[in-house]
Amino acid sequence: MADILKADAHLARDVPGERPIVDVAVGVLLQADGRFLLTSRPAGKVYAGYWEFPGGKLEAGESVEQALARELHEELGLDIDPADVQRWREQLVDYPHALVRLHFCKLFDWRGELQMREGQAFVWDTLPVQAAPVLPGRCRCSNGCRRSAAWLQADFKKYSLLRPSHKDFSINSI
Ligand SMILES: Nc1nc2c([nH]c(=O)n2[C@@H]2O[C@H](COP(=O)(O)OP(=O)(O)OP(=O)(O)O)[C@@H](O)[C@H]2O)c(=O)[nH]1
Repeated sequence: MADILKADAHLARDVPGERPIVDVAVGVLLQADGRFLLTSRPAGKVYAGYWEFPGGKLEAGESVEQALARELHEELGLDIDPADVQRWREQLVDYPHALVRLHFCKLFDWRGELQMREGQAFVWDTLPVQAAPVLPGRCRCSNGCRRSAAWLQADFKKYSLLRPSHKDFSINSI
């Protein structure tokens, strides 16, 4: 059975058990010092004000890489080459509003200056994550609600293996 993270388990689901899976491209933009970009969800969206990795839903016919390139451009004014997108992890999350499949991707290269085109806030965060609250929020699963941060922690420990050009990166700084 697929590993599904259930967020806000105490809240009713719109259509229990019959919901389509919504694919979402999620970008983990990593700087050489290990800091990663978090943005706040704009007013008017579900979970407004929550911190998340930038990204958004795939449109019809789009690959994860194409969707991420589009979303980063639309939301943040950043340009990337889809070929630079490194697929990382996938996670199904059962929210009250939707069942989403998050395609977490790492990015080490981008162009442009950050522009908050949807009125979001941003932070280059470190581990342990300082921004709060983060998505998925108020999760009641036994794994806790900061799974992607745990993945980051695990990966940072072997960071030099993942990113040969950043061998001088110090995990003591995170
Ligand atoms: N971008 C992003 N979405 C996430 C993360 N974690 C997470 O559960 N999600 C969920 O993935 C979905 C993304 O939807 P969205 O509303 O941000 O996407 P979008 O910009 O394409 O939406 P819209 O065009 O309908 O406004 C939401 O249900 C959101 O709660 C994350 O780290 N980043």
